[in-house]
Amino acid sequence: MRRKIMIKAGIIGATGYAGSELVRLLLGHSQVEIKWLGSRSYVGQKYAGIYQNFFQLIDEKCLDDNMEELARQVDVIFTATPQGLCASLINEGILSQAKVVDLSADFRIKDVKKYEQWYGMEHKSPQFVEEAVYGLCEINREEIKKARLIANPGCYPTCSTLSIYPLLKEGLIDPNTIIIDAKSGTSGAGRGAKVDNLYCEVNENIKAYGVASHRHTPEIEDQLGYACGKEVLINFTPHLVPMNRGILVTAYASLTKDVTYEEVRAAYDKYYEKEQFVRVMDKDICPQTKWVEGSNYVDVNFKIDPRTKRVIMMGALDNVVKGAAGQAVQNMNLMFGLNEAEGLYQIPMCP
Ligand SMILES: NC(=O)C1=CN([C@@H]2O[C@H](COP(=O)(O)OP(=O)(O)OC[C@H]3O[C@@H](n4cnc5c(N)ncnc54)[C@H](OP(=O)(O)O)[C@@H]3O)[C@@H](O)[C@H]2O)C=CC1
Ligand SMILES: CC(=O)N[C@@H](CCC(=O)OP(=O)(O)O)C(=O)O
Repeated sequence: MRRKIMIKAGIIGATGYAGSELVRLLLGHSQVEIKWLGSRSYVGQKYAGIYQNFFQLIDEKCLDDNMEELARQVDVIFTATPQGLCASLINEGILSQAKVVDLSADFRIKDVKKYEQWYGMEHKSPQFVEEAVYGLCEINREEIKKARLIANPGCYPTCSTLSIYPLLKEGLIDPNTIIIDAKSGTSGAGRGAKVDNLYCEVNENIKAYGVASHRHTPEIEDQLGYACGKEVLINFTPHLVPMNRGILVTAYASLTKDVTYEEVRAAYDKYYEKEQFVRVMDKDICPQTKWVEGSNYVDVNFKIDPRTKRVIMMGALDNVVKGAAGQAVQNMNLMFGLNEAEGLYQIPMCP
């Protein structure tokens, strides 16, 4: 029996790492038909010629980034493109015809000046910033259901926020003592050729980057600030590690009082017990990137250190799934009133 197609989808930036992961997930989605594979460099070329994993699965050729034409043809547009591109293309006409899920950071930060400072560019569509909903499904589910424009969260911010949120929300940690140490696989840097990401630079190596200056700092601070109702300043240090996929967050904060394991666990359970994609691990199990690879799960856990009166919060996700394309599909499902997990049933790959 032919499957029922409900939603026509288009992807601008389908040839990047986040875009190709969207293609993989949407191909397996029972309610979606991909109508537009957008590119800048491969227009007119067969999509499966770029990614041979789609050989015999996709016959279509790449199209351009004409978002206005795309909006006339589809119900939902995903922009998996560099910072600034979505903001430069979007307009009211597009938003009145199609829903937009932007995987870049263009609409994640509500303070436009702050965005311009951290991203070093002028915001081309500040009029849509207020309307855009930050697509962290576990926290903003009801707003997402009504949205036209989704700011799909960053990969580090998704992992960091979900790891820390319950303790901050419950007032168990001091917001201004938070330190986040994070590590990412190289696909996080995208497919574009860069010397820093060459095999010999990355393999058998680990390095910090963006120290005290990474653009995800204000995004994480904003989200943690909303959780505790006041301004939050953090230290955030990302590291590049020699693996393809995965983000691991280890975050530290001072406890506001003496707490037991059970009390902290109850805080995590309060927010995540019913969540399909957040797994609070059993006591003493530290999340690993391998255990979430290829899936939309984010695994979290914690450990209390009574000596220092701090708690260590840990999280792991796949940067191109829950950190990008998977979360984008989860957002689309919510926006179209579908089962939130549709197309996202992938079991993590291990080893
Ligand atoms: N990689 C990741 O883990 C994550 C990425 N993201 C976000 O997703 C977005 C894409 O990232 P990623 O996939 O890694 O990047 P890539 O560099 O791998 O891909 C970029 C994509 O954008 C297209 N593109 C570039 N410039 C233009 C342009 N001027 N007009 C139209 N298309 C253009 C490229 O087309 P072509 O190939 O034809 O040049 C390519 O399809 C970014 O905003 C990133 O921040 C978010 C979370 C995680
Ligand atoms: C390893 C690496 O370079 N990672 C990227 C973050 C991933 C990404 O694409 O950013 P968004 O999540 O904001 O979309 C970086 O540090 O800029």
